[in-house]
Amino acid sequence: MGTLTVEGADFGYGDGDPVLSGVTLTARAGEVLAVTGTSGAGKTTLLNAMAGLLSPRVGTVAVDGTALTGRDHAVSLDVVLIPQDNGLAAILTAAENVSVAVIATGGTPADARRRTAEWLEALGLSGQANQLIDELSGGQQQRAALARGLALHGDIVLADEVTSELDAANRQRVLDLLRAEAARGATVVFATHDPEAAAACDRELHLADGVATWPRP
Ligand SMILES: Nc1ncnc2c1ncn2[C@@H]1O[C@H](COP(=O)(O)OP(=O)(O)OP(=O)(O)O)[C@@H](O)[C@H]1O
Repeated sequence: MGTLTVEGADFGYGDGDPVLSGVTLTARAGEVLAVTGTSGAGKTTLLNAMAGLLSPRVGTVAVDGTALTGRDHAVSLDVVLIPQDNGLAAILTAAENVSVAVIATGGTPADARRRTAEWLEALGLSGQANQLIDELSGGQQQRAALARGLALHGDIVLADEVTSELDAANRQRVLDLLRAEAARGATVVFATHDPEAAAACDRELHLADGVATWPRP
């Protein structure tokens, strides 16, 4: 369950040069895979492709052997993306953002209430539940986006730079939560330019000069 494979894939935009070429990887249930690289290396591009938002020019991106055909298909396969720009609805509260996402993916209102309280607490945001997203700090917004994504209990959890605005204690809290997601059986892919955060992951895929390599022995 939740095996994510990328095989011989090139990714790019429009007619431009490829951002990444010849990417091949397998991410499995129970592991946290770090995707590293400097700004512009292609981390978001790769995670968006894993989320079904971007099709490879050649090659495949597949979940349990089924090639992704788009974002709706990926959602139906329980692929959750926690995007770099947080993607929260600014006119809703933190709690509403989480609840709406739970209900949109088939949860009951009672599920939504329970999971919203559980995940806002896990991210240290119980006190901000009823604040509008616009009233939260950047780091609080980042944690609200994590609460929303993790509340969905994805088979595959794609976390794009989700610790970039956090202090050390909250970064560790998030790393622990990503580890717990893997422990419950999810496949976790975490894009980061933070070497310490990457070191806490099981494996690391490094993106540079348009290619992906495995820097650790
Ligand atoms: N929608 C787009 N259209 C055209 N080019 C794009 C688009 N999105 C990203 N790119 C280009 O693709 C390359 C990789 O960008 P990407 O956002 O994947 O990098 P990143 O490693 O996530 O960077 P960062 O750490 O700054 O978020 C960059 O050269 C960027 O300009």
